[in-house]
Amino acid sequence: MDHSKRQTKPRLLLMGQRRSGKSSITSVVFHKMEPQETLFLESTTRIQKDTMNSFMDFQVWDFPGQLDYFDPTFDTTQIFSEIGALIWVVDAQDEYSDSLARLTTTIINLQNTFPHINVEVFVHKTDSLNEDYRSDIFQDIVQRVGDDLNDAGFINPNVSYHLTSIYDSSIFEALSSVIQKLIPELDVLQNLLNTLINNSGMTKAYLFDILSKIYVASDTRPVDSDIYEICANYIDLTVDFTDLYNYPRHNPKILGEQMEEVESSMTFEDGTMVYLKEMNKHLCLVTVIKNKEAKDKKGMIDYNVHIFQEALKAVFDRAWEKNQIDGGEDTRTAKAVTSSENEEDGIAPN
Ligand SMILES: Nc1nc2c(ncn2[C@@H]2O[C@H](COP(=O)(O)OP(=O)(O)OP(=O)(O)O)[C@@H](O)[C@H]2O)c(=O)[nH]1
Repeated sequence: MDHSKRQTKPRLLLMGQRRSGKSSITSVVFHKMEPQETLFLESTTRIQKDTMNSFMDFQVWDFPGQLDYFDPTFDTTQIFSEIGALIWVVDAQDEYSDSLARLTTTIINLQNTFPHINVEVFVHKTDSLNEDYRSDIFQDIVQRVGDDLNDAGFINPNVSYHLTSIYDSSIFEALSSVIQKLIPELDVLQNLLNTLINNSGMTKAYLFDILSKIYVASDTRPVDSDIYEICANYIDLTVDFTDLYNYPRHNPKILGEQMEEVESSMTFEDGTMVYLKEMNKHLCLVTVIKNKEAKDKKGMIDYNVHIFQEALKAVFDRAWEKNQIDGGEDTRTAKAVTSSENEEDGIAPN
């Protein structure tokens, strides 16, 4: 096993009870499966590993629901040592006491050896629950896990909670917030986006990973799900259209090399403009401008976005150079999900 490569790829572990929706999440977000098709997914029997080679390389490991991670035959150090986040999926439509009991046991076991692990609880399958019931369940889960951890002596453990469903944008938004915690340059990106929107009259701006539609950063104004959905749909529309005309998306970007970027904008009847521009092979900026004058000021918007793009390039070039100096390698390619492995390396029984 190549440890040097592993160190450059933080790992997202998806855990939870059987049929809670783990494989559906990876299939919909990273493999572009339609949510309805997940009804036919078979139960996972072995750890399913995906490598995402994009603006940042990371791995997603989908664990079979029935697996006991703390069984002495598993090398837990190998599983948890390079982890970026542990995502615990709870089926909100099912009885979840056992799931919460396993979750708290897992957190307690991990606190002793890996106290800095981010634990992200996805209160999942919330699509068919009405709003009141959904928020009751959410509160109940937060309360019960919090109480159990407090009883075990853990005050303020590193646990965050998200309401999710594969049938709407909530799963993309939740994964975006999980991934953002792994991006060292996040503050810089947010500051750049804040400057951009303030100088261009934009309502909200997102920097998206093109193929997964996870956003790696946005300005710091509150997230608005409607605007997020417009932006995410606009990426789909643009990618479909450019793919139709054979836009070459397969060449890895080489440091310093210029490329042709896709740029597109659309203005609705009420004057709202959606504006998209690719920043590099992996990332694109999508912004919504709720201002009737936007279409008359497109030149200024283009110019400001160009300046933003230059600044972004400088940020990523610096990170890329640092990676080279630190001995890492640039494995970025244009494809979001390049491999789906089933091997059991690193977690095989001792
Ligand atoms: N309503 C609803 N159903 C979902 C959602 N996510 C997954 N499902 C359904 O839940 C069922 C189980 O999903 P899987 O992804 O196979 O669950 P898993 O956790 O990977 O299961 P194991 O492989 O057995 O551990 C499937 O029928 C999915 O269609 C969701 O957000 N909403």
